[in-house]
Amino acid sequence: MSGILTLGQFIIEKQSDFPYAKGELSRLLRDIGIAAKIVNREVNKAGLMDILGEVGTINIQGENQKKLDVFANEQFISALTSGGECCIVASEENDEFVPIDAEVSKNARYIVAIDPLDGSSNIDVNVAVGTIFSIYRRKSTDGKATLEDVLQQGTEQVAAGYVIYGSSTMLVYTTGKGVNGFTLDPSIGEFCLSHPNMKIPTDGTIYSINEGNYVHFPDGVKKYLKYCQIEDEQTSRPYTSRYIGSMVADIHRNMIKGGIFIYPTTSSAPNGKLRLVYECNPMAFIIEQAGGRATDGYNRILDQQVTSLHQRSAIFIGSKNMVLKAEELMQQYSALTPGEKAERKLEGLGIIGGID
Ligand SMILES: O=P(O)(O)OC[C@H]1O[C@](O)(COP(=O)(O)O)[C@@H](O)[C@@H]1O
Ligand SMILES: [Mg+2]
Ligand SMILES: [Mg+2]
Repeated sequence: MSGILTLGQFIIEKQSDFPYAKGELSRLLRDIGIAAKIVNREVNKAGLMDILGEVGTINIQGENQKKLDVFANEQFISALTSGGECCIVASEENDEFVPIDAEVSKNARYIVAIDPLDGSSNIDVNVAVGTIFSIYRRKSTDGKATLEDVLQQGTEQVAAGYVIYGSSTMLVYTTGKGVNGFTLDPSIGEFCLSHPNMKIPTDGTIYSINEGNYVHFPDGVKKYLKYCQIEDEQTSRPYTSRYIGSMVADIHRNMIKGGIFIYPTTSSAPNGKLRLVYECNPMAFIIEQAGGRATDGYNRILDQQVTSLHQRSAIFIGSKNMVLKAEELMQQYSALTPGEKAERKLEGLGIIGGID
């Protein structure tokens, strides 16, 4: 066992990086780790439990909620409630933000935005799924925390991470000082440091996108796919196409091997599909901390104004040079018209738009 560093030990050790730390963020990360273990237990034996399939309810995104979506949501909200360090949970599965009981959270300074179960379409078919979380410090100082505390720009995140429930279960997170990955050792029930100081390769040969939507893609994306598929030995093209359909799993693979994940706008989803607050912002923070890049094809994801809880965004994320190339072709073939730029500005100011 010597030499193994558990998540709990690592968090405490790293606390000294933050001179004013009182351990609240450490305890919050601990609580997320506990809920992840409980969800992992259910995911691992999903076929034996009555946890596959749908519950029959539809969430605010218009998606049929899966039993595991709801179960995971309950586990994270209850762990964050009993932990006492969180005053608001903003979840994909709840229309509004969830205020934590004032008695429990009276001294709590943190907001957690969460996608409790990412890759829901893969639950019933035993393909890797995940959890994505993002942590902010509340801005309001007195009384109850408010929606303003949730709608903070991605650059304000104090921590972000994901859990991948795959062939092994890993928790990967950043507090703005690099990215570290921990693998769950079921024999001791602990996440153990397995991937210290993760770095995404600057270049890669994997592109990850749902090509089934090709006809609906902006020209810039169509051109980038053509660029990836051209024969050119010098640049190791054609690249390889890989698409799992779970954002966490697709980005985790690219983080390790190098690659780009793209979920662009489509004619049916003019603002993209993935959600800014609990999918795009946390993954962008992690990938940037690992040396990669994350934009909406034009601008940095983390700089986007957040105007609503379930707001969507296009995302181009992964190896820096691959994302830069995709942006170059977006600028060339799908440049925003002055009208579109103005519209985005108004959306950013919350004057128009909202969830789609
Ligand atoms: O089936 P599509 O349109 O390719 O979408 C797949 C994407 O949707 C998601 O499943 C959306 O996330 P949720 O499962 O949390 O709703 C992503 O994980 C994934 O990248
Ligand atoms: Mg998701
Ligand atoms: Mg989800």
